[in-house]
Amino acid sequence: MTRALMPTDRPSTVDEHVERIIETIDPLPPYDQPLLEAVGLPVCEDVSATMDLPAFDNSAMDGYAVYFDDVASASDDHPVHLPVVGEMAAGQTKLFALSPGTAVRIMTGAPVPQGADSVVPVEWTDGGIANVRITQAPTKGQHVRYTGEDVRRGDVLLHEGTVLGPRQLGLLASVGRASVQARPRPRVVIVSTGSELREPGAGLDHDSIYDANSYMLAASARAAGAIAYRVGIVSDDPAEFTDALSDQLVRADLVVTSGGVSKGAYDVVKEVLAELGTVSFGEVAMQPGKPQGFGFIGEDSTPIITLPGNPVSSYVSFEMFVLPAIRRMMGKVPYRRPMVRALLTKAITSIPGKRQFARAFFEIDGKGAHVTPVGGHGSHLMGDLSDANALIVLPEDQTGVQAGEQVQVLVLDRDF
Ligand SMILES: Nc1nc2c(c(=O)[nH]1)N[C@H]1C(S)=C(S)[C@@H](COP(=O)(O)OP(=O)(O)OC[C@H]3O[C@@H](n4cnc5c(N)ncnc54)[C@H](O)[C@@H]3O)O[C@H]1N2
Ligand code: MOO
Repeated sequence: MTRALMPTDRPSTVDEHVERIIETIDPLPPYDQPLLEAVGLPVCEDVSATMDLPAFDNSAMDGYAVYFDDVASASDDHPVHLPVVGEMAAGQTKLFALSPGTAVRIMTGAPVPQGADSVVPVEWTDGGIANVRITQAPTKGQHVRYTGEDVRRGDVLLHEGTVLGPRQLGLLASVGRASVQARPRPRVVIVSTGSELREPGAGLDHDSIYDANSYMLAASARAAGAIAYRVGIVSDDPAEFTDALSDQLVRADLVVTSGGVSKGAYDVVKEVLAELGTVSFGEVAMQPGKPQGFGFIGEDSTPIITLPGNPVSSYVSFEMFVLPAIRRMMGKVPYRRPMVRALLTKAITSIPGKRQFARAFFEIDGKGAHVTPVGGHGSHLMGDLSDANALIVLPEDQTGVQAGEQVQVLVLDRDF
């Protein structure tokens, strides 16, 4: 298999790096999944109905199944009286035919007996058990739900690629499907590297910090539809990182690391993986998120995306590169989050030559969509990141945008 590597002589563009990832990662093979496992996944087959819906003529009301001709003249002044010859409750009926001049008590959903062509709601009667007094006539066929009026056997219910949500799963269950072809959720293993990292809840030394990234990335992976395995913290010791990776590969469709990819003396991810020759490291012309790596490791050529350690860089890099990879594996298009346009409420500067992703707050009100930058540019500013719900995307050739101009925005946390 040929694998595209990152160029070493110049930074890649964001688009080049996303394309490299999408083009070299394969969708996971589909299999038959129980309905609830498939929520949010695209269906990998055209699904046709193997039965009619409704499957039999049934009542839409609690009342009496009748021959229309028997009750057509019923009114308050001239009520119609009919003997009640039986009862039909949903799920506990015997097949039978109704003779003219008689009625059957019927419950919502119960099969309409052969011969009956209309249902009189109980409210238009005296509710009688042995005999019924009817004071209002239905129209012919009223309150009967006919076989096949909803779905016909052979109808294509879902086209391949349709994302399975509550309504689609409800339809599949209605026609008796217990499972459906869909790609599995990718199992994404998340590893935070850094000897300075500690588990939230544990004590801190004077120079240690809490591991934010593995939680943020695992939550992002889960929100993207993946199964996230958070390995937690691995130190900057190459042997420990190597062992952790080989332990985890067995349950990984994709490995995501944070930290250890820049130019420091202890950049363990780069040090260990660059040697393999199947993972390449380089710069992407973006801010935040400059140092990136991507490649394949282990016997099964498992894809690995190595994200920078600065928390905001890690988060933005996930949005740009890991989210499309997960969606590609699930076969969910579009792979990349669509951009929307919004009016900028406050001037913003940008670094030329890099695509900048500025944390922002996006709102739609009576005047339309607008977006306000939140906080500074620093890749360590977690407070600001948490206040943001969007990223303003400033193109490589831009140095700034004035308030009142239109900008491109990625609205976060939205399904697409
Ligand atoms: N001489 C240079 N230094 C740096 C460059 C450069 O080009 N030349 N690039 C900077 C940029 S940009 C980034 S981004 C970072 C990326 O560094 P690493 O990926 O090697 O990450 P670390 O050095 O391990 O950590 C960076 C920073 O983030 C904190 N961190 C790491 N992991 C976590 C975590 N799980 N939770 C919370 N915070 C974390 C770490 O303590 C550091 O402060 O490199 C710049 N340096
Ligand atoms: O790329 Mo770093 O991600 O700018 O902080």
